[in-house]
Amino acid sequence: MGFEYALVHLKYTIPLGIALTIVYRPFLNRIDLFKIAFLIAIAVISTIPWDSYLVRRKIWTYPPSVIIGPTLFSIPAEEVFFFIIQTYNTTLLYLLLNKPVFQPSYLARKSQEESIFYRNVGQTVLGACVLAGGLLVWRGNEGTYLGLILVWAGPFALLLWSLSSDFLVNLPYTSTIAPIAIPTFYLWIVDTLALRRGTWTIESGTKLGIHVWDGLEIEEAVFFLATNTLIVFGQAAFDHALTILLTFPRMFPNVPELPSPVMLVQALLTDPAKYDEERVTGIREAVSRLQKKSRSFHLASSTFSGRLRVDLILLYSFCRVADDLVDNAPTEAKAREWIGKLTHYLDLAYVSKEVRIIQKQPDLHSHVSENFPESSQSALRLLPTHLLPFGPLYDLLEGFKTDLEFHNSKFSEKLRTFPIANEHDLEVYSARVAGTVAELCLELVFFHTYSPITTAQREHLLRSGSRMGIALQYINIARDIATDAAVGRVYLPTSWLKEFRLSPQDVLENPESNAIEKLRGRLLKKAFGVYEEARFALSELPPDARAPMRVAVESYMEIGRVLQEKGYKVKEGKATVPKLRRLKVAWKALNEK
Ligand SMILES: CC(C)=CCC/C(C)=C/CC/C(C)=C/CC/C(C)=C/[C@@H]1[C@@H](COP(=O)(O)OP(=O)(O)O)[C@]1(C)CC/C=C(\C)CC/C=C(\C)CCC=C(C)C
Repeated sequence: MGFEYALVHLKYTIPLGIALTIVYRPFLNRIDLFKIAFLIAIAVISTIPWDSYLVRRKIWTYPPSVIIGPTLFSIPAEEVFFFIIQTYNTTLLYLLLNKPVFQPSYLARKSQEESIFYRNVGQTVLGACVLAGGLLVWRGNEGTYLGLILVWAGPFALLLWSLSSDFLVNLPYTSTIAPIAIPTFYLWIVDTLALRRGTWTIESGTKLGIHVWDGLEIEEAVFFLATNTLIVFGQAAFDHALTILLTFPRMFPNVPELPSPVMLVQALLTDPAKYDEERVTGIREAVSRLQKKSRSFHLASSTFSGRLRVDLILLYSFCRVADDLVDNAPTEAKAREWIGKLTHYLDLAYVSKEVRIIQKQPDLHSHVSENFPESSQSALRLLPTHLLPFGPLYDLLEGFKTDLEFHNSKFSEKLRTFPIANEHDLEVYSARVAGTVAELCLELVFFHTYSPITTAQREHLLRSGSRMGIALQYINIARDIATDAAVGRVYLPTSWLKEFRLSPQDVLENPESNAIEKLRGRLLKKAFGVYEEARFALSELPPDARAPMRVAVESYMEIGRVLQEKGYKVKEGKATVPKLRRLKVAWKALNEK
């Protein structure tokens, strides 16, 4: 009896597992636990017969002085634990690296030929490995161990590749190659140390005697590469199935929080020709819009999961497109035309099919195709209107109308009107453009959560959420004083300006004066006041959305904290909050109770 093998775990695998758990813990949800447990179960069940055979045939051996003693089918307990901890560590690394990746965008199919090409190449390579493995085992002697690795791992890899090659090829390397390569290299080093010390021994006669480097047998190198590949392929196939289930609500209307293996297999076997390609492309466009336009919400979106994440991104995309259409219109008349078209879009989206037919109205699809630029069509088509109340959407458009009240005419400076006359106007405007957005986000949370929620709780959350939206909008206005002034807009209340003997016109001419800095400070103070009043409601949100919502709110409020720092100057086009600080804020928000 000895503790040498156990010490390998204590030194190299368990600390790594603990470190990965600490880093991933704030993101860990029930579906992740399900995935980890599912994979560990498969890894243990599939490895035991094979490993047991290897030990009994004495292809590898353990001196009795290095193991504690208990065995399972002749496999030392430490070795069984190895299957578990390796699967756990590689899986957590995979999950961590995949957290920023929005998997529905990787469902898009390559062309049929390309897709078949990749699948065939993979199948040929893996098929050849299995055949070569079989041949080596059949010949016996030196090639036996390598052959046994190939005939055991090859068929599993072949099956997973055949089911998910499209997805595996589409995913970025950081999601596939990195979680295979990093643990493989690490385990090569651990293995080298263990073999040198004699913790385990590969017996001669059944190995090739080729070394990757001094102390690392080729068979061991292939073994760790193969097992990590299987773990990552297994995870990716699981995610592939889950992504299909979550991306296509029409095909899979009801997906339980923990889908059954049968449902997962059913998803994997769905013919890709049946995928709603328009939806996948639209989702891709929405993600790229979010990535380009909002650093804070892009970071926050990666902390959400499942269909809620998809729908929030689609909601963002709609809000951004609508706002941009109005904001970027060359004339006020054109902007009003966009608001008219958007209003008609909502009318059509919410009118019943029967009324639309009786009134001979066009369907939503044709209205969008005929009236909106190509680049914005998917955002309009994919807005999940069936999950959203119409009130806040119409109110949002009302808010956009306020923006049009800032006349841009160069000829009538004296006659120019500024719609934000006092604090009340500012609050109403912010409630319309941001309070509404918060309500819409919350409606999605209520729809997607698996936790029960009462009507009273909903109403309380909606009220607080709307206040929080207002706080965020104040931050937005405080940050953008100069940018807004450049396009003729002043959201600082005229009544506040008067206290400094200023008019909105003065802000347009000099948006960076000391007086404006003071008013910026005042607005930020107001924003934090509203935030303080609403933030307690965050801990009353359903558990699955609580931490991610906090990330969304805190990432945005951090802009306000940066602006409050002495001497900070807003620079156009530059992130207000540096990336590392943003990550720290998100991390803190995720860990808050
Ligand atoms: C995680 C995720 C993908 C969230 C999506 C949030 C979303 C749908 C945002 C829509 C943003 C948008 C384009 C709205 C149009 C009107 C507008 C311009 C509003 C301002 C947003 C700023 O967005 P922008 O893209 O300009 O961002 P940058 O400054 O460029 O980074 C607003 C400031 C409003 C944003 C308001 C919210 C997202 C509501 C937040 C409140 C909650 C989520 C509720 C919290 C719940 C409780 C109970 C307190």
